[in-house]
Amino acid sequence: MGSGETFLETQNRVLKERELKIRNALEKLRRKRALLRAQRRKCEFPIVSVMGYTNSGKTTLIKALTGEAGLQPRDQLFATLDITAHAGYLPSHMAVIYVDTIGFLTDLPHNLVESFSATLEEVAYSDLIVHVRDITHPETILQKATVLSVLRNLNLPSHLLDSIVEVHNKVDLTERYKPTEENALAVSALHGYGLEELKQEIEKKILTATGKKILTVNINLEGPQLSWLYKEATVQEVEVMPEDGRARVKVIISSSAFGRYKNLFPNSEIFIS
Ligand SMILES: Nc1nc2c(ncn2[C@@H]2O[C@H](COP(=O)(O)OP(=O)(O)OP(=O)(O)O)[C@@H](O)[C@H]2O)c(=O)[nH]1
Ligand SMILES: [Mg+2]
Repeated sequence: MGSGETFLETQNRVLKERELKIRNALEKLRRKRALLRAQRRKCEFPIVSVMGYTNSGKTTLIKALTGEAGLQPRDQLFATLDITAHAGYLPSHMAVIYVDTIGFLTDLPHNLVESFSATLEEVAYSDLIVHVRDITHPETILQKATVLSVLRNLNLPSHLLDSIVEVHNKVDLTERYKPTEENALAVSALHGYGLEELKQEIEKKILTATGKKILTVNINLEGPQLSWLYKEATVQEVEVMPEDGRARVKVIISSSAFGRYKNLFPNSEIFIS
C-alpha cells in the first residue's frame, strides 16, 4: 500500500468508480428509452425484451437470433451497460425488435436498485419477455426466483408476466440437459442449438400478444385486394395461379384489419393457418 491508501479505502474507491460507471450508463439508458419507444410507435415492430442475470448469455442469444455481428458478448459482469435494440426475423418472416437489457446482479449496490428498477419500466412497453438463464450457474434457481420477483414488482400487464419465455442457456456445458420446467426451452446461444424452436415459440406468443393472425387468402388478381393487403397488412408470400387469374396470398394481419378486410371483400376465400 505504497500510496498510503488502506485496503479498505482502495476497495471503497474501486466500488465508487464502478458505481459511477453504472449510474452514468443508467442515465444514458433512461434518455434512450424515450427514443426507443418513439421508434417503436413509428415502425410498429413487436418488441421482445431479453432479460436475465448478468453473464447468462442475453447478448450472445440476441446475436444468434439476429445475426448481428457488432454485438459483443463478454465474460464479465455487466458487459452490457446500455439498452440496445436489434432487429431479427421469426420463422414466418415477421420482423421483431430484441431489446438487450442490463443484467441482474444479486448484490447490486443498494442505492442502485431503484435506478435499476426504473430502467426496467421499459419492459412494460414490450410485447414479450424472454428470460435467459445460465443453467450451469450454481445459483440458477435463486436467480430465477429473483428475476421473477423483480418482474412481479414492476406492475406489468398480466399477459406479459404470464407469457414469459424461459430460456435455459449454456446447455452445451452439461450432458443431455432436460429442463424440469414445462415451458422452458433448452438452448446453446453460443453454438446455435435450439434456436429454431425458440423462434417458433416467440412467434407464437408474439402473434397472441399483438392480436395478429397469419392467414392465407385467395384473391382475384384484377380486384383491389392485393394492393389493399400490401397497404394494411404484411404480405409474406404471393403464389400466382395464372390460368385462373387468382393468387394465394399469405399475410400477417391485425384483428382490426382482418375485420375490415372481411367487410370490404365479403366473398373472399380465407384460410386461417
Ligand atoms: N458455453 C456457453 N457459453 C455461453 C453461451 N451463451 C453465452 N455464453 C458465454 O457467457 C458469457 C456471457 O455472455 P453474454 O452474452 O455477454 O451475457 P449477458 O447476459 O449479455 O451479460 P451482461 O451483459 O453482463 O448482462 C460469454 O463469455 C459468452 O460467450 C452458451 O450457450 N454456451
Ligand atoms: Mg450483455
